[in-house]
Amino acid sequence: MSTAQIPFLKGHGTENDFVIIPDHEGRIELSPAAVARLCDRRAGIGADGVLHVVRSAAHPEAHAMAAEAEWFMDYRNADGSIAEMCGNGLRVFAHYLERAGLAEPGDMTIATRAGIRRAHVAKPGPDGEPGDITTGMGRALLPEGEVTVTVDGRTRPARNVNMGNPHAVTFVDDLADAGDLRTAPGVSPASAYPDGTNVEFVVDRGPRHVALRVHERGSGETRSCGTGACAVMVATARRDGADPAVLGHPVTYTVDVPGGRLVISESPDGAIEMTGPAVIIAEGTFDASRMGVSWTDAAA
Ligand SMILES: N[C@@H](CCC[C@H](N)C(=O)O)C(=O)O
Repeated sequence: MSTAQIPFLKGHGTENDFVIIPDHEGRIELSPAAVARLCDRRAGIGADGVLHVVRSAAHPEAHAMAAEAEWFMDYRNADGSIAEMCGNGLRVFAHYLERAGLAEPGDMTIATRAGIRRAHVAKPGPDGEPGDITTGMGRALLPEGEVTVTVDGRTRPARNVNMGNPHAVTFVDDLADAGDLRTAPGVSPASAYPDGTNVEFVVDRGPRHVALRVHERGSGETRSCGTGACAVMVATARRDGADPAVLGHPVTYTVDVPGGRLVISESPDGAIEMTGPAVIIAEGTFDASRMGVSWTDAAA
């Protein structure tokens, strides 16, 4: 890159917002401090995380997936930490690839740290608004063992659900029971989550319809968490005796998040699909040195 200006876009999925940094050949160095600065809502652009768009072949964590997925979603949390997966980010990433002409409209594959994920981008509506995006979210793992979540001195049982990244899902009577979520809820035992966890608080809204609040590992309370919504769907279906593997047919839940609505289905073979919106709201450039971002050579 010949100037100190780096192109970026800003987007969100159900108001879980991201700075998108196209860096096709992987020349940009995103240190944790630089990511935290970019995500800072006062001194930076402001976001829950960064979607670093790199050709799989050009990234050491993704080159083994290059034959199956041309693009790697190198996702970072707002505090600069690295996470395995981001469900809302995946939809925004797919929308970006299609909008930028980097993927054919319709179906595409994307490499993530949790493996290859599929996305289907629906055609725009008559109003020109982007169509909803359906993503294959893989299968949930349900590690054995009791876990609990504590907020405001009250401890509740929780379900440990892994969607490529870790989640603790707990049911409450009222979403206000989650407290102010300015700090991470207590989760026990710590050994169940050696790398920390996302925590979801869930209330019932109706038949196969729930709502959540979430405290994300590395980002704090956000307006939505896609992997969290999938974890909630699975935990709720098990609680409701609606395990698709037992019923022999897919089970679908609507999951309301503070920033919108997601629809999540699980098939009898355990495959989970999530459908929701993705929007890109702005694009521009940022000053690399002010954000602490460096690069090795001419960038994409
Ligand atoms: N908001 C994301 C999840 C992002 C990663 C998470 N904070 C973690 O550290 O695991 C989503 O939509 O899934």
